[in-house]
Amino acid sequence: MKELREITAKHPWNIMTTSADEGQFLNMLLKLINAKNTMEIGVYTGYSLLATALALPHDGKILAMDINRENYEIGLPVIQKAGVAHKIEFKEGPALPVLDQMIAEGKHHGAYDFIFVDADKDNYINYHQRLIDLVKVGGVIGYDNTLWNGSVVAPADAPMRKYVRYYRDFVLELNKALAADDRIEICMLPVGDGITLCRRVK
Ligand SMILES: C[S@@+](CC[C@H](N)C(=O)[O-])C[C@H]1O[C@@H](n2cnc3c(N)ncnc32)[C@H](O)[C@@H]1O
Repeated sequence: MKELREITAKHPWNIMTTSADEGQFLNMLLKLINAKNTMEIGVYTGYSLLATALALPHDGKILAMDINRENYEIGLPVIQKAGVAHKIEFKEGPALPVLDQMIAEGKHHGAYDFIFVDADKDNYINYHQRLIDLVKVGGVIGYDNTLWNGSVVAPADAPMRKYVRYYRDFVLELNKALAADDRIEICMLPVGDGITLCRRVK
């Protein structure tokens, strides 16, 4: 994980990657819940993917989706070196249509032990509407960046970088929707940029 962390840090676009403490956290969480069938939306160079893959048993699975395969391929040699690449099925393209297709097929309902979402923040609500169907009762969805640079607790007129301000309302909307959703129990952790864990209860 350290090797891939260093590669990712050198890559030009590293503003929103999973932090080292988030990687360690994910790895530990997945072991604690004995996750086997998992999904990741938003791979980038694969740091959180490696943290997940290392935690799964030899026959564990990760459906990993990203619109950009090139970035995934930067980290892939490290994942291969770690001996966990066989657990990963990578799909290039936007995740929402894949989720819609999986739901339409009907055979993936409640199939996932764990799903990590770390992609386009303006679609998190749309992901949640679909993922709640795909995660099993007792399974966990993790939404990354739910503190969104601390902006979710800042006054609306506080100075913020443009992209922080743009996505802030989407993250706030997600946080409110998760808090009001009685199908899940939630816990927001101040790890990295904030991870909200949602355990499906019904
Ligand atoms: C914050 S990075 C992911 C970081 C990664 N989890 C890690 O640990 O380094 C966000 C990723 O989401 C991807 N992404 C953006 N929109 C997407 C979409 N609609 N579907 C799938 N992936 C998307 C981007 O290409 C980018 O690689």
